[in-house]
Amino acid sequence: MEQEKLIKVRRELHQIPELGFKEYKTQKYLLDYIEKMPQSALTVETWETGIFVHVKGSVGAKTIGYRADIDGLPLVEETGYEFSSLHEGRMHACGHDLHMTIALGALTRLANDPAEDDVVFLFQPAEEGPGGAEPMLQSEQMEKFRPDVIFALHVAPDLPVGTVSSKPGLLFANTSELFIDFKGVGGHAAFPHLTHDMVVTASAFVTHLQQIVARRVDPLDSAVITVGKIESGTVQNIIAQAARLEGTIRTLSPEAMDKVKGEIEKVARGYEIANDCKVTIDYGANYHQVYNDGEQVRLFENIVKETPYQFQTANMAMTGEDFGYMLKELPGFMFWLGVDSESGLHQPGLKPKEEALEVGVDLVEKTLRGL
Ligand SMILES: CC(=O)N[C@@H](CCC[C@H](N)C(=O)O)C(=O)O
Repeated sequence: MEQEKLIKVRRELHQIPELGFKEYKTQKYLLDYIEKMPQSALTVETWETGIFVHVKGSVGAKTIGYRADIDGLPLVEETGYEFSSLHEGRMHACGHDLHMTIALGALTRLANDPAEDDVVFLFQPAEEGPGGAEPMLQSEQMEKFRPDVIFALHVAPDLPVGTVSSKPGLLFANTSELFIDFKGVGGHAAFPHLTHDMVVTASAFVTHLQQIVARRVDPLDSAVITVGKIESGTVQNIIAQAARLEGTIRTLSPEAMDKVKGEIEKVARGYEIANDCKVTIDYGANYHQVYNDGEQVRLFENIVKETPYQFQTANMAMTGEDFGYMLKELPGFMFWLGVDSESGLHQPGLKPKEEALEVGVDLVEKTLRGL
């Protein structure tokens, strides 16, 4: 019965994906749902488009925090689901619909039967960008409900349902968004020598970025530079006077991030000279690496061992998560929850198995009661 309810909630949330700090319908959905739970142990406060829910424990010796991110992505869904996104060009393609549903499921159980410790649920906006964790951490509500320990999960399409994974130490990368604007001289398609073509310049720059990864980063270290969007030009026979690249940088240390950024800036200065153009770089949102507390991961592994589910040691991944900011200030950890989907994260066909919802609720509840 609980599984049916969880599936219904997940599907309803799946239909209303919203971008960072615009999660108005999502926030309302969550608040309406929380309002129907037994209220005696709950204190609910909103922050921007997010929500804090404090659950008073029977003893209250400490406070355990659990964070669920709530935003969607700008992507056209291709799952063929009957319950596909109702918001054009928006999709829950990173599983935050499941993250929220699992949080609501665990919260329902605790509202009905509080833990010994106090618990705080953080429904956090804008994980995909521009980052809700850092400002949420600085909020007055966080000061009021501040947890002693905090954890979060992320769906893992490559793991079977019933398997979770994590590791002590570094789990996810340092990230920085990357926006590069090129401004040159456009003109007639037939007279390239009288212009400084920003399509050609920006295209060469994309390739050069990969040269930085391959030739400027220590091969025993790792970095990723991905350009996910290119914008330029107006029509096929006008040489473009402007171009814009939008991407992201991933590294395994803050130092490597500084190094990569320094190299990008050097290349940009060279391109300005060689291509008679102006290159402007903006790093947008930067996320601190996700660094798990070893002791908390060990406690979690022991909790999983008491269940029918499997724990695996995770590998590091170049994904980013602004939850890293929370782990910078508070002991805690993040873990992957197996959802077994052929399509991966940020793909338009992502179809997580809904049986994973109950696994998530069980493990979050047990961890909130067991840390
Ligand atoms: C789990 C996940 O997929 N997170 C995102 C975080 C994006 C941060 C930022 N917008 C950036 O692109 O650098 C990810 O893409 O890893």
